[in-house]
Amino acid sequence: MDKYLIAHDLGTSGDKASLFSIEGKLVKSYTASYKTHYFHNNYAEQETEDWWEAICRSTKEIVKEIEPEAVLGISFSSQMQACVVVDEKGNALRPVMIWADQRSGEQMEKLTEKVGADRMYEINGHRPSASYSIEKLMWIRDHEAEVYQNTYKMLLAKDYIICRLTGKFVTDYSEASGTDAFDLKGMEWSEEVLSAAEIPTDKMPELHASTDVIGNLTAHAAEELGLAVNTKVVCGGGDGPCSALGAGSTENGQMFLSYGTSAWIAGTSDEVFLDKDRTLICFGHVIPGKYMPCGTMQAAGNSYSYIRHAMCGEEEVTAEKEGGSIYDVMNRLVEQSPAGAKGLVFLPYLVGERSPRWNPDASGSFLGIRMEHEKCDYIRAVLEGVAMNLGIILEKQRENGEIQELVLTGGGAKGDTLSQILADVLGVRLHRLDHVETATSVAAAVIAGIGVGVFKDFSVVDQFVKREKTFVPREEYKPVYDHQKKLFEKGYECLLDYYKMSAEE
Ligand SMILES: Nc1ncnc2c1ncn2[C@@H]1O[C@H](COP(=O)(O)OP(=O)(O)O)[C@@H](O)[C@H]1O
Ligand SMILES: O=C(CO)[C@@H](O)[C@H](O)COP(=O)(O)O
Repeated sequence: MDKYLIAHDLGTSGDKASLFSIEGKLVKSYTASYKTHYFHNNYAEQETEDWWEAICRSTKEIVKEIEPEAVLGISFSSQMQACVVVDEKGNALRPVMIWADQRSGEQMEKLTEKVGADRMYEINGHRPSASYSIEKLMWIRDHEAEVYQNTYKMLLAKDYIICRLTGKFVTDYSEASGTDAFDLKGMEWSEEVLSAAEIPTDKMPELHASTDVIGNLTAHAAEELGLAVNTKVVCGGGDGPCSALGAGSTENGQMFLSYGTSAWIAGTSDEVFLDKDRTLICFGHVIPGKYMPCGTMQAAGNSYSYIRHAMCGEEEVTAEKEGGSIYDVMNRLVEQSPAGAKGLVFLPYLVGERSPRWNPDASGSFLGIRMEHEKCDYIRAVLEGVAMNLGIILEKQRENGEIQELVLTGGGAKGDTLSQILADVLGVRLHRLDHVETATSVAAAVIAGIGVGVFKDFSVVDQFVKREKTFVPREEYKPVYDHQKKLFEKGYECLLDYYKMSAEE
């Protein structure tokens, strides 16, 4: 009987389940989407029941044609920085505050005051921010006393699913490094941060390596997923560090760009990386003993989805008629607008911003609107605005070493139009991987395989990952993008007071 591994990419837009053969071949994948509820200006929540339904549906779909016993293990790549509060039975006590939720600004300030901004960064490899889990848990304590009182553990996204699959309350080091309460050098929960936050350490889950087997599926979970009870559940990691492994970034300095709902430019390092002005961040890698220096923006693919929903009703109809993706129809429209979108500039701060701006109050805008601008210009401006913002992250990363090329991955990189715009604006060669949308799943499959003992080590990832196409920056567009970048920067500076004012009650 052939043997398989299951990888779940529990992302922001949905859960992608992938079935891999133990030889490294992607056999089948299926995405079950779910909603994010954005409200009250800076709240962003998802429902644990939606995640669970997506996990069950997508798993059943990919194992339809195989024997359940042929699946050796199941693991995860998970959206990070969530705050899932559960009782002793693992029941979720409220909707999940996801990474994009920025409501806990006040808690961030309190924590900064007590621990100190420099010290927070030195401990965590992250500055205090409303996007991290511990600030979110503090918010729940301060605003929902009853929920907090009943909270047995705070879990991250995939860890909630693991709890439902095995009954265990765990997380891995890479996810823990996205909580703002993790001592990155000591690889343990930070007593210093937790005591300043006034959160007892026993509310945090047990720490594990990404490749640790957490347990077998419970009988109930096995039935809901259509799998066998002896299927092993392997811990897995955060989607940031998983994307590093999936992009083949396993050694010092191998840099990549992951473009999903959010986006990041990151690499691998043998040591904890601390940035002199604290704008870049550092996660624990899924490979033990390694780290992932990273600069991350909040709304990349998210900006594209926003404009899709706000403006592209007609294109939805066309896509339906053609039986293709709405994004392909939008990409065609982008080609009708010239580089620079006739001077239209988009600031992609729809859910505030992380590195390097670290401004939760920033919001999105189109600047320089003229009578001549059409829908195609708006859509192009969105892609260019995201690319220019990634350009700022790239410049920050360049302070630590020359970067001429990046591996490109993530669901947003599927289209050639977007990939070429990225290459032109960033001015670097981009090597796009095949199956960009499954790179983090590849990592989860590798982790599952190591966990259940069919793979020796992480080098097996080379069997799974192939470069599909290279995008070379086109020199002729440099002048127009250099000018747009100046407008982009000036636009942000001019709006700083506006952001502050708009955040005041
Ligand atoms: N063909 C395409 N061209 C451009 N962007 C795309 C395309 N397909 C999907 N996207 C973008 O990719 C994002 C989803 O990225 P993905 O990595 O699959 O999901 P997640 O962020 O949930 O992990 C969506 O927000 C969408 O805007
Ligand atoms: O922003 C981060 C990590 O810093 C991501 O982990 C988010 O969790 C969302 O991931 P995608 O859904 O965009 O892949």
